[in-house]
Amino acid sequence: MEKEKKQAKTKMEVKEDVTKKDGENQETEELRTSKKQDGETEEESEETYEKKRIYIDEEESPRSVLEIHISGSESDHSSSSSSSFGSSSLDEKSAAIERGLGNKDGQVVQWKNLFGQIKKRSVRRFSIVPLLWVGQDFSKKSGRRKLGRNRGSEENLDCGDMIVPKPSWRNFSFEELVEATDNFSPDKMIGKGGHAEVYKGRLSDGQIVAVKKITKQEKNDDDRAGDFLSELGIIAHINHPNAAKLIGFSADGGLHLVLQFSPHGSLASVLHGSAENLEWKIRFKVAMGVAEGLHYLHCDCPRRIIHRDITASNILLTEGYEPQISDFGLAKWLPEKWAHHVVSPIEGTFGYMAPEYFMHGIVHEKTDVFAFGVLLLELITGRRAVDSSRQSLVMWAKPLLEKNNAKELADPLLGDKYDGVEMKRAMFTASICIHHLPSLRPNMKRVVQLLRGEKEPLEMKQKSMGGRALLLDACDLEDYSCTTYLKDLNRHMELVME
Ligand SMILES: Nc1ncnc2c1ncn2[C@@H]1O[C@H](COP(=O)(O)OP(=O)(O)OP(=O)(O)O)[C@@H](O)[C@H]1O
Repeated sequence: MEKEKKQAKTKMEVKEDVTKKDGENQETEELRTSKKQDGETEEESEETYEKKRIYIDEEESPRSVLEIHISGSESDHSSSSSSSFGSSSLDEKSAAIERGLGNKDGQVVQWKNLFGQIKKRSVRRFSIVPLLWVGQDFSKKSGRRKLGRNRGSEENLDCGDMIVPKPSWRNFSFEELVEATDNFSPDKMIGKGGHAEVYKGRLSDGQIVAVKKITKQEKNDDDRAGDFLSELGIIAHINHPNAAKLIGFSADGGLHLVLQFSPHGSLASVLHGSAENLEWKIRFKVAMGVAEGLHYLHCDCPRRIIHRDITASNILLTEGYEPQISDFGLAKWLPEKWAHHVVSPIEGTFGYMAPEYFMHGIVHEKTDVFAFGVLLLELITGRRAVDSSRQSLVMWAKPLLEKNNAKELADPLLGDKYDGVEMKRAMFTASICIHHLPSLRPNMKRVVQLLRGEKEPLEMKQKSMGGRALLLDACDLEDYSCTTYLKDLNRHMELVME
């Protein structure tokens, strides 16, 4: 049985207490989107920007920061506030989810029904699965309607004028889940996070599943229901081999998600919690799979998503060690456009959070890219994102990455049993993913290319030949120096650990 204690979550609430002590008000940040719209600082001139992105051959994302739009009208069309934004109401969350699922009236009505039932707590059992059309894009912008995204939609439902595919996920009764998990027996518990307990279960047809029981106590019913809907809406929307698969849900007798069971549990448990030495081939496969899954979330799924909590505990491993990104509890829909925004609270897992996020609450694809860089470092080194002496893996690894020192970086358990070329690719990719400036981090498309060895930049070739970085060390170029970054990181660490 796998039970793991997840790394401490850092939240704005923690910071709030301290900031009050310090007399500073960091509760909310009003931030202006930059000219470049991708987390780039305003001071950066075009010229400097071009100079610095020598090896980052990528298209910048057209959209950047997740926020609550405060100027009114636009948010009606494009915002995607969700559960963790403290100021959004349950209705706003529901509306955001509806937007994510599609814009057709019928779907919205059905979604509202589910939402209303959960909200009122009057539900006994949903007899009709309300998540029709999930996974289809009715985006006004693209004018396209992507059909057939529903997993396993073999039959159609006749809804008056429209024939819609029947989704494959089910609405379970509480009794079914009780039976599947031996009444949520402690023996069946396979994982526990900050918000949920996860049980291994066997359905009446013999299928083995993971039942995620939402346990978050600190929030009120509305918030909990909002969070549940948000996670359900997102996980139902996605369809990729490297993302967790939804089998069903239950809002009867508590909130539950029923997910495909991952026999090897989480990457964290395999990498850090067992005697098993994960061979390099699998580590690299996991890195590739997570990169592809994240690329899908950021770019390819019908409505784009930021995960916000990429950690080794949130990567599950299938029978064949195929990684699956899981835990969409903090995930957000990517909005279409923004002008101003407020981001709070800041939630995530310490050790994986990008500096612009933990310092200013700025969330965009590049915050996931930073976390992916930390995950790569974990795979390379076998170390935790934050070790028992509270040392950050990023800070430990940076000098070794700079020296291109694979021998010292590589997990001692690997010995010399790794592919040198793949190791160098992974090291180079990690080094740019953890760059303190988001604009200098690659996007996930580029990350996939780099790991595959496609379109290798000159700097990587130089590094592969044993040389140090010749082109640039952005730490020397930026006002926001490594020292400042270290100070910020230490300050953040103090706040969280106090
Ligand atoms: N489908 C699954 N198959 C096997 N194990 C799972 C599955 N889903 C979750 N787990 C285990 O349960 C743990 C907790 O799950 P999860 O991360 O979804 O909970 P959470 O409370 O939402 O976490 P967080 O604290 O990050 O919010 C995972 O780290 C993993 O070990």
